[in-house]
Amino acid sequence: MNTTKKALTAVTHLTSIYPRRLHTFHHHRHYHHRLFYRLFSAQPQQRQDDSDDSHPNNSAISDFDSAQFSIPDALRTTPQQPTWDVHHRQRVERIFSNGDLRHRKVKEEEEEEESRRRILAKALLEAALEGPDEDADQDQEVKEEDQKSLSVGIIGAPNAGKSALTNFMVGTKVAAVSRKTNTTTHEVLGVMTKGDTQICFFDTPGLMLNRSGYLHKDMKVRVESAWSSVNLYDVLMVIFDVHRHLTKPDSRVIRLIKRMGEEPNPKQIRILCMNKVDLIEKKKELLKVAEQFKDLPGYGRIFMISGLKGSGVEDLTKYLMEQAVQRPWDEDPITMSEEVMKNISLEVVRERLLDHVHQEIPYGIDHRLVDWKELRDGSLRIEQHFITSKMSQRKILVGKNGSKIGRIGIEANEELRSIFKREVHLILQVRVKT
Ligand SMILES: Nc1nc2c(ncn2[C@@H]2O[C@H](COP(=O)(O)OP(=O)(O)OP(=O)(O)O)[C@@H](O)[C@H]2O)c(=O)[nH]1
Repeated sequence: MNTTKKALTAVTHLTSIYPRRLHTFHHHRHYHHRLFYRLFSAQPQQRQDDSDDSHPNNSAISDFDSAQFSIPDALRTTPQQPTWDVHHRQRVERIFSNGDLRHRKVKEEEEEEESRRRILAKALLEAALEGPDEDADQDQEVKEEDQKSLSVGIIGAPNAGKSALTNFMVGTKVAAVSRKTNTTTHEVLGVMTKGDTQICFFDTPGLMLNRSGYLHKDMKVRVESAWSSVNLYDVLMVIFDVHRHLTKPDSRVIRLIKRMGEEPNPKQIRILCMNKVDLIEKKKELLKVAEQFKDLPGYGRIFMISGLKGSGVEDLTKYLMEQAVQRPWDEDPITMSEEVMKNISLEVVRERLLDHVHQEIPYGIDHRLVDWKELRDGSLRIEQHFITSKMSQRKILVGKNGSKIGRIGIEANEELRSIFKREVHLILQVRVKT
């Protein structure tokens, strides 16, 4: 059993001793699977989860049904500049252009897709030129015996910048928004595959020590198990907000740093990351902090980084890549394509929603994928619901005569069509929670 799988097993154990968590996962049977793909902001959910078909708002009438619209010519000929994260686009692009092309549409559509693809490719190219991209050889399949893997557990106080950093490394803005606050079990923050190496980043929330350096009593059992699973990662990255440390040091964070670095762990590489260095004006201050922790033998390296702005992250990534071990990847980019597609569909619709509803509302609503069907002709039927708590919110989302949701739907439908390279029938509904 490889390390990541061991970590996942530990997670199962954690969920069994802490059943409350299961309520937040609508499908515990698929927990591992789901857990593994928490790369995206919203998750596919099943209709039976909490849809209440007896409610008047849950009638079969949809607020947007792409079947009722023809895609405007303007959109067809001059597709919008893609806004969805470029790395995921590239990945999807790879999956769909190299992978299973069973569902390719008829010839004339292919031509249209080709021109769209060129536009998309151009946008991707432009984005790629903005920064170094070592993914160039990613299209080639890497044989299992050549694959290298690394599991990295990230540990730090809330707000230390775990997701911003992963986000930067994995190259997706989506990882950051996908996080729910106060999560208690380990979950995948992101997966980075470059060349022959795949790195999985795990969050390890709830692993703080109390002021005196001991485990919190009330959560002892849960926290102890969480601690023991920490040892299963190849690398443990301890991250802290160095700006906060210099302005308002937190004794628990200091305890954590010291405890993790007390002695070397022969089975695990540990590194210390001083994060948010961009907030420090006098760089000398950073050296003082590094000095404070330099005698901790448990840390293989100390990095000074800004997970948000990116400084030092290249070095850190390079270091991690070098630690990867000969082991097959845990994530197969091809087999996960449907799961990824589902998440993409949510992400694209959500992005359009945020474009069109410039208020706090989008953050308060529940967004779900309730149906996903691949039809015989190769097209996709995707139904998504927005569940709001107030009728007034529903009104805003739907807009006058359905204009807002219609706009969101048309644009999202077009974008999904372009990404998936097939016909998409998108249905959106705005429901009010009972
Ligand atoms: N200036 C600066 N801000 C950062 C940096 N990294 C993270 N932040 C900010 O710090 C806040 C917390 O960052 P997150 O990445 O969400 O922190 P986290 O550790 O994942 O937080 P939890 O989800 O609570 O565990 C956000 O407002 C980030 O924008 C950084 O390198 N520099």
